[in-house]
Amino acid sequence: MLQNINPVTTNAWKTLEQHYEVMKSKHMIDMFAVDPNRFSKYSLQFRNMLVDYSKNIINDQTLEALLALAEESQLKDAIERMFSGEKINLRENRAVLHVALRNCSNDPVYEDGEDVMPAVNQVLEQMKAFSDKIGAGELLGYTGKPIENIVNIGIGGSDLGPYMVTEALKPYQRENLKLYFVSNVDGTHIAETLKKVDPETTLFMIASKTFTTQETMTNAESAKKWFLEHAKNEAEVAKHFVAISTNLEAVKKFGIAEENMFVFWDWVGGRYSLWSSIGLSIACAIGFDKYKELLEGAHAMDQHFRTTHFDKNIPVLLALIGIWYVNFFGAHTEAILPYDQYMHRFPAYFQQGNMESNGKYIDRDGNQVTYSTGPVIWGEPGTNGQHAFYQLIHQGTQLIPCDFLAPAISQNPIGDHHAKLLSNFFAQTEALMNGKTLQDVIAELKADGLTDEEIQELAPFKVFTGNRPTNSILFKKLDPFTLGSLIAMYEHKIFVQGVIWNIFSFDQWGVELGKQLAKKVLPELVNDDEIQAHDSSTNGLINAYKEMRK
Ligand SMILES: O=P(O)(O)OC[C@H]1O[C@H](O)[C@H](O)[C@@H](O)[C@@H]1O
Repeated sequence: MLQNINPVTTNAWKTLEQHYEVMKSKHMIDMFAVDPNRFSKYSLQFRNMLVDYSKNIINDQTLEALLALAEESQLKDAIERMFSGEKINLRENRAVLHVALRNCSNDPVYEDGEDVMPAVNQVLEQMKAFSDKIGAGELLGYTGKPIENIVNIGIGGSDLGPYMVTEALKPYQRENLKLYFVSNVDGTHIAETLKKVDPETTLFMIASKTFTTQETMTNAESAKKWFLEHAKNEAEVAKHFVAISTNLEAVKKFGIAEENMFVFWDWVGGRYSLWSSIGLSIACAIGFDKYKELLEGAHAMDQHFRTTHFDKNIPVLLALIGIWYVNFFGAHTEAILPYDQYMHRFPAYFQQGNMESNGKYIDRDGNQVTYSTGPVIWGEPGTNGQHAFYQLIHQGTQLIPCDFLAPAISQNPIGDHHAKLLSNFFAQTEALMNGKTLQDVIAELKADGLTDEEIQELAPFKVFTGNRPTNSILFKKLDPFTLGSLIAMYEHKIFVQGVIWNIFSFDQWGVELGKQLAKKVLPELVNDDEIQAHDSSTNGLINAYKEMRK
């Protein structure tokens, strides 16, 4: 069992509280000035990836105390428990083994005494055969034409992962295939998608761990109805629908045959499921070999995470630095800012990954925590974000630690686009750290020919305090291997933080509530009767809706 250690009772926490009193008035500029080795000391290389964490309000003592916190929290032990298949998702009585899905070394991984690897490999074989067939144009629809469109119907982890990855790896996508993702129960999503595809050449992947999720099942039924309006023969469903799920019974009930089902297991959390057969759309899109490279990249990060001493362990350090800001500087949010248009869904993916995992106020003992846990995660690709919300990061009243990510080599080397993109990346992280002093502002305004009076008036608005922390993650190219490593890096960061915050990162009771409530309200909307069962606001809204829809 994971040790339940309340972080605030540790010695390291107390040290960090005292240390914060010293560090809160320190500026990074001064720390760089006194330590010329700061970059080499506080950056790490992993394969083709450089992680620079030197632009943080940290010094050797900070890291020492944070590393002590990891030790006191028994992090090493927790990591081993996850990798060895212990049921660390205690409240659902499940192991947490997404690492086994990308265990390219193929060493045995035991869950309830049974090696899961043969089953994992069998499904990978099934995925390979299927994606090879699609790639070769040999998977045929009901009129004998090859499948050219895939519509993945899923939501949450059964959508965000494959959608994010297929967008990020678009340059590797097979040309004979188009991909669509439908998630929202808003009929617009499926309707707009169906306008673009031809029933004769379209394959629907119904991706749902439980195969009971309202949105997915509603969209799946609508897709089937649309398909049958064209094919007019139930028997043809087999050629155009596959299911990805852990729930065989529900899949059969929907009308998908067992041979068209790709299984996975309850020890794969929804938000960690892109590594399972939920990744089928990825394998079909980029081909199985490239999909394997994605798994290999994640596996390489898994090994780094499991075996590297914490002071050189990238996910551990990123997690500890995050905790430093959340729990001692009082940061409420963290931004993920990829300078790569292909990664446009990466922040949204980790919004789920992080917030569904660590958005918890009950600790592992069942008590309310007295400290902050998971921050709000958000972000957009650079440079778009610069023209939208960076103002607040630079001059707002909140401290927002940011991760900047960028490839050194663009997939689309057009003119000087990439140099311009990266110059913004470097300039922003530098500016966030350095800020702009009153002296510099005055000198600049003087040079622009402003009068002393004008300068006095304008100067305060142009001053930036700086000292705003960033991590810079630079990698050679956004290839499948690198993307796999990046995703695993953030997954493990979440794991480390959950362990230290003493919360359960792998359940999501908060989401379950929404699912139950929606089911309760739906029957109240079937007729025009006035509703009185709720509070006056909810009654008022439901009744107003019933009036408006007339
Ligand atoms: O894959 P499904 O069973 O359809 O679940 C889809 C999603 O449902 C909920 O929102 C869960 O909180 C998510 O973690 C999950 O990914």
